[in-house]
Amino acid sequence: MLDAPGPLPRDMLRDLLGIRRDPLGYLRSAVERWGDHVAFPLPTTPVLFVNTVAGARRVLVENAGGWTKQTVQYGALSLVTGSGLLTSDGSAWREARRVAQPAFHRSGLAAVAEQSVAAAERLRARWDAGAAAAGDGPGGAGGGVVDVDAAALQATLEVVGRTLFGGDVTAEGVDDGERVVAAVLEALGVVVSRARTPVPGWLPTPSRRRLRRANRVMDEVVERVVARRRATGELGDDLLGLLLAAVDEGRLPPEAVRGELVTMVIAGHETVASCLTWTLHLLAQHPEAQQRLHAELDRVLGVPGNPGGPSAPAPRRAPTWEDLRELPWTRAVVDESLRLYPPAWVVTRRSEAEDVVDGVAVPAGTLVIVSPWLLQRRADAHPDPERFDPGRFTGEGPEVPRGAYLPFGAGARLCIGRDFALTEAVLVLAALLRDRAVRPVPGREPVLEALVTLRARDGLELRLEPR
Ligand code: HEM
Repeated sequence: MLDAPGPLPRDMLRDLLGIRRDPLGYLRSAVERWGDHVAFPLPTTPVLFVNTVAGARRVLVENAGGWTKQTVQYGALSLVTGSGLLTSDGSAWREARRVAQPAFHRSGLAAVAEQSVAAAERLRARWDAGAAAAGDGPGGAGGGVVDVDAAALQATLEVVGRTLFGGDVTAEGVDDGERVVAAVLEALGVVVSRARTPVPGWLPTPSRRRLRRANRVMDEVVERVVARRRATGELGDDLLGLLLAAVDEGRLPPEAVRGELVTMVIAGHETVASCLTWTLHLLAQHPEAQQRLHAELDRVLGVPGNPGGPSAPAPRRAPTWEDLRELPWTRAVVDESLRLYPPAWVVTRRSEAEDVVDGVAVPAGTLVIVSPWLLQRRADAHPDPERFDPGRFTGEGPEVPRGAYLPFGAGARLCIGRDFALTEAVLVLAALLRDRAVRPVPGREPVLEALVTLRARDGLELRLEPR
């Protein structure tokens, strides 16, 4: 038994539908009702929800080795990934992390930047074509109402697909990046819907068949990508090359290649899309922050008739990797958006042995839930927590305490794609907003939905205005 207050089993049963419909709202109300440590009476597993910096730190940092990812959350994901960095533990995780890490070093980020800007430029072209077709503005100069959520998902899929598989398009012209990404989406859809309505694993349901089909596509594509890379005689030093070399050296099992590639597609697209969607929403809601962002973009990327400094040769050119450090406000907007809308809104772990989490004794096998969403909205850590204030990250606003800001997790399992994601988010925003503004569409307030990441139910419509 956990020595923490919480609902009775019959309360949980009564609330089950509500928990499924709005898990984040349920956690929020649980904290309001029972405080920062809440025990949930599940029949098979003790579950502790801990909403303190000290509790999160104990589990994710101080005693990280005593906690595993053997949880419902990661169990569901591993149906798609097999073994991969996100879901594995112990020595298998350590070795895979060591192998993959160099692919995420600074030297690889220039390629991420290039793909991010290219994806944003394709998106701009689609928007302009759509606006021209709808007769919105001369030549479709970026006007009209668009679903930025769908657009962000498409752009981030392209970035992760092309960064990981881009050089490996088949001779027949079939884009394997797109195929594997489509299969991952299909499989994820099945896993999310099954997590909501559990069906015995042996039942040959249509969703089970869809999952098997998607898994087969992933197997085939990865096999082909690997064969092609091997046929070149050079393994290369990108993620695929590093994984193959590690398999050859016996450091990783052969199936790790598929597991890690699929893991990166899953971990690396919807998270960044969620970040972009909510950042655009916040900018639309806060014209003064958007104005400052535009001023920064004008300074760095030039303005029509008045090109910027030496680093801005053409009026409002597309941003580049080199511009990143010149965009501190854009970056602060992203950082603050990740505080208010952390895409990974919940993180879970299971204890391998007894532990004490922020004063609560937990037996082995306890499931602990930490929510970056709730921690990052604690008033004692973030004054006026609901207020969107990018100044918190530029030194102009209240300081953000270490430990109370964890959109990328913390400790040894910190997101390996953190710099990848920040590079991508800042450059996509800069590319999209350099000559247009986003405004809210009256009556189309987004509805927050906490799925694998924080999504906008039915998308997020914003009005684009040329500027
Ligand atoms: C804004 C975007 C992103 C957010 C908010 C995010 C968030 C997170 C969080 C919170 C974790 C830790 C989970 C835990 O401790 O249980 C994590 C881990 C991970 N992320 Fe990200 N992520 C993002 C983008 C990316 C990208 C772009 C990639 C890859 C291309 C990626 C790959 C991974 C991987 C492989 C792990 C597992 C790392 C390990 O355990 O060694 N993520 N991410």
